[in-house]
Amino acid sequence: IKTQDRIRQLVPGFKFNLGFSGKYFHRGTWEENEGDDTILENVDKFNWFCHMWNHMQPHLYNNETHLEYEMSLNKAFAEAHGIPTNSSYSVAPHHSGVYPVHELLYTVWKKVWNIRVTSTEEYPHLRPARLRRGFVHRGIKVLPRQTCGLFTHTIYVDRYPGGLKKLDESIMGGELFQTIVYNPINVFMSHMSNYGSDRLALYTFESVFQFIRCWTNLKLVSSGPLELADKYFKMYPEEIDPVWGNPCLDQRHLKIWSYKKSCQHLPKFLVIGPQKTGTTALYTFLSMHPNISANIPSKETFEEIQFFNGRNYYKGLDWYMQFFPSNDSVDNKIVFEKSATYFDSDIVPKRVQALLPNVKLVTILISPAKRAYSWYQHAKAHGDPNTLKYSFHQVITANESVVPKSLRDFRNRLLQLIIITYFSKFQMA
Ligand SMILES: Nc1ncnc2c1ncn2[C@@H]1O[C@H](COP(=O)(O)OS(=O)(=O)O)[C@@H](OP(=O)(O)O)[C@H]1O
Repeated sequence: IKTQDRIRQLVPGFKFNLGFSGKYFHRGTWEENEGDDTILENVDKFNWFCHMWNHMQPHLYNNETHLEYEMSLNKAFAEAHGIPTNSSYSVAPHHSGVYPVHELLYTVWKKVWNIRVTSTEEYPHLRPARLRRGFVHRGIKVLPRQTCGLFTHTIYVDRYPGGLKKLDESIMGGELFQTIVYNPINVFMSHMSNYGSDRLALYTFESVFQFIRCWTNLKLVSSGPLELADKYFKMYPEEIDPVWGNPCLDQRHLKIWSYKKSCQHLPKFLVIGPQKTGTTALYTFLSMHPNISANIPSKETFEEIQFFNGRNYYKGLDWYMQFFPSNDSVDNKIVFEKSATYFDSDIVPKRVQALLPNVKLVTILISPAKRAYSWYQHAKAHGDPNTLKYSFHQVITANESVVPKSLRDFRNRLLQLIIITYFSKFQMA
């Protein structure tokens, strides 16, 4: 509390955010138990956020009722001890469930705690730290978190890798100092042992703020999680849309991924269209091959999942993988997916490359004129207003400068095939 008061002289409004796992209340030595009581006597001096009730990693839960029950225990604990429950912020042990996303965690966080902000060091990867980003998933804002170098096991300064000298180097112009200087918004986390046992975190943060105050003209200010998240995504609106990476290609991500998920659940090749080139026929023929397995059909879009091009992408990786269930008849087969809409969308190549960098792409190229005519008939069958007003000939001969925008867009979709974006992301075989 004294350190917090001193840090406030350097960073106006500074408050520690304390997370709690209620199961461990009064489970330490007598001294630690007294510490628990002292903290609770000073509950008003801090911001609070829920951690997991028993510190279990969320990706280890596959049952919503179980996860909800344990989160409710932590909430009941908070209410019983006068801890505020309305911060709308939480983080998970070892980043588990936050990224790679475990939908169950997001569902139950929203339900029990109305979580709207979280943070992680894992998106898109732990390293390099300068490439860490934020994203928004199902209304929950995920902020990038920075690394302070004080881990759970670093209880005493002589156990800090390289000792006090190395820590001071990091503070005085080294990694920690630079992290704060180069990131306009910083979120750090350390563990109670680092605050309690030999006050490593208190020493580290007070020192780095003093150093910044002394050697730079930066103005440090502090905000609560909701305000911080609003500021962050106003500053970086291009980060709001997530780009899902492949957990199977990242050892750390694989460790915090549910055992129920498997790399088998992702396709080895994609039939990307374009529409009206016979992709349904190809899908059907390929599905008959004994060594090949197609995605299971979607209720809305039939044999096409249409994940990478539209709003389905925001449903996340768990949603996508349910179309590739693992079972004896499918395992060891070559899994594929076909969505003819993948071909002519700017965003698809970037998303496909992030999730499936080694995927093979299959496209069918037919006479553009034949395809255009077929696509016109397809649009007509679906009641597209342009086809009611204009004949095929009128559409393809529409004068660029005089026709309405809706017809121009329609004509472009008919004729334009954006193949070039794929070629810039993938090498042609
Ligand atoms: N083997 C083969 N060779 C050539 N053309 C074929 C073949 N199989 C299907 N088709 C024709 O492809 C058209 C349907 O294409 P898609 O299945 O890709 O349509 S969709 O985008 O999924 O709606 C559709 O064209 P239209 O008849 O002009 O609509 C099919 O007749």
